[in-house]
Amino acid sequence: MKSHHFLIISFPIQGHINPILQLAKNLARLGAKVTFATTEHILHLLQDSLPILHRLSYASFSDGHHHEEEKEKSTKSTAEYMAELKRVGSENLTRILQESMDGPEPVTCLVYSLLLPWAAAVARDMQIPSAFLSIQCATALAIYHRFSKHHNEIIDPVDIIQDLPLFSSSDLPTFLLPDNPMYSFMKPMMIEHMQELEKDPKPLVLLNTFEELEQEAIESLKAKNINVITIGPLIPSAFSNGNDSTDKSFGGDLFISKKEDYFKWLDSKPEHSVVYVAFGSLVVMNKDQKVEFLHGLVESKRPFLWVIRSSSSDSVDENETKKMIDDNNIGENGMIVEWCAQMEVLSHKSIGCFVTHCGWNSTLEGLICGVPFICCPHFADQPTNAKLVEEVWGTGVRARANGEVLIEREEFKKCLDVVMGEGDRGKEMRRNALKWRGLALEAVKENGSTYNNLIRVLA
Ligand SMILES: O=c1ccn([C@@H]2O[C@H](COP(=O)(O)OP(=O)(O)O[C@H]3O[C@H](CO)[C@@H](O)[C@H](O)[C@H]3O)[C@@H](O)[C@H]2O)c(=O)[nH]1
Repeated sequence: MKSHHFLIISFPIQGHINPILQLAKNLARLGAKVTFATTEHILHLLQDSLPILHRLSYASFSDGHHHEEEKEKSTKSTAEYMAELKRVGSENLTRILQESMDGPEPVTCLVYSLLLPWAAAVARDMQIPSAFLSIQCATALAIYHRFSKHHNEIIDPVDIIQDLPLFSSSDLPTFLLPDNPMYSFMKPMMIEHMQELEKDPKPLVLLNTFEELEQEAIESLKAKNINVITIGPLIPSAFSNGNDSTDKSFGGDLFISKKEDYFKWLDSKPEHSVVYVAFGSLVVMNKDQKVEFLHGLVESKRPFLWVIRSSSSDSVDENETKKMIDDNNIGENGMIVEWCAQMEVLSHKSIGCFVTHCGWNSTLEGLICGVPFICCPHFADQPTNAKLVEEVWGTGVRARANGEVLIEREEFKKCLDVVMGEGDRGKEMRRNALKWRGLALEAVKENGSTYNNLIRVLA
C-alpha cells in the first residue's frame, strides 16, 4: 500500500460535512494520513466535537470572513458568497498545499466535493492529483453531466438513464430548472464541475453510494469515461460495517441535541410504531405546512418524534408550533426536539417510518436502517432521491403537494396509512426496505464492493 496523504475539503454545511468527515475517518482507519479542511468559521464551531483519530488532522481555509464577522456574511447573497469563497478559498488552498509540499508528509491527493469545483483547478496548477467526491446520488451526477452537455435543453419527460423510469421536470434537481431562484449561479457551477472533470482524461470520482443500489447510473457514468468508484454509504461504522462500535456519530455537529429525553421516550414505544419526522439541516418550513403535518400526525394517532430546528428565520413559527402542540394536547403521543442523533434514532427499534425531505444523507441513513420513507422533497437533488425511493427501490411513497405548495393533512395521513398500515403496498415497502438494508450492509463489510473499492483507492 502506498503512503498516502489525502487533503479532503468540505463546503461548510452539515449535509456536506457529515459524509466527508466520515470518508476522512474511514481512510484514516485504514492507515492513510488524512487532513480534513473546511472554512475557518465552521472549523471553529466544530472544534469541540471533531473526532480524534490517529492520522486524522484538521485545517481551515478562509472564505473571506473572519469567524467573528458572520453577520456581515449574512447580508451577502449566496451568489456573492460563492464568488468570494472561490477567490479567497483558491488562494488559501494553494497556501495549504504549498506548506504541505514543504513538510514531512506532502499531500498526495486533494479530494474536493460539491460546490467547490475551483479546487480541481488549484490541484491541477500545482500538479497534485485530485478526486471529486460526489456526495449526492450517482443518478444526480448523471443528470448534471447530461445537462452540462445540453445547456438549453428542457425536455419533459427526459430519458436520463437506460433502464430507469423517465424523469419529468419535477423529478430533476430543482436548480436545473430556469424558474428556480438558484438557477442563475447553480447551473453554471454544475457545468464548471463537469468541465473540470473533462480536463482530466480519466477523472477519479468517488461516489457516496454503492454499486448494487445504483448500478444503471454508475454504468452510464463509466460509459462517459469517468472513473467512478463507489465508497458509500458514508455512515458511522457502528451502523455500517461495525468495525468500530464506538463510531456512532459523524462527529461534527453544528446543532445541539439533548439525547436523554427522546431515547427514554422512544424506549417506551412499541416496535415500528413511531413516525420520525426530520428535514435535514437546511429546509425551513413555513407555518402552514407545519400545521398540516401536525394535524396529519395527531389525527393518524401514531406516536411521532419531530425535529424542528431552531433557526433565526424559523423561530417565530417555532413558538407558534409549540403553542399549537400544547393546544392540541399532544402529551405522550408526540415529541418535538430541536436536533437529534439521527442515525441512533433511525436504528431504534420503535421507528416505523421516516418522513424526510430526501437529502441524500438522510436517504442513505434511512436505507441502511431498513426504514420505509414518506418523501417530502423541497429543493436541490431531493426530488431525484424521492423518485428513486418511490419508483426504483420501492421503499417509500412521495407525498404530493397541492399545487406544488403544500402537502395537505389528508394526503399526509394517506401516506402514513400506506407506509405503516397492513395493506399490500406497505408490506412490500417494508420488505424492500429490509432487502436494501441487507445489500447496503453487504457492500460495506469486509470484501463487500464498497470496502474493496476503498482499498483500491489506497492501493
Ligand atoms: O436532527 C437531525 C437532523 C439531521 N441530522 C443529520 O444531518 C444530515 C442532513 O443531511 P441531508 O439529509 O443530506 O440533508 P441537508 O442537510 O438538507 O443536505 C444538503 O446536502 C445534501 C448533500 O449534498 C443534499 O442531498 C441535500 O439535498 C441538501 O439539502 C444527516 O447526516 C442527518 O443524520 C442529524 O444528525 N440530526
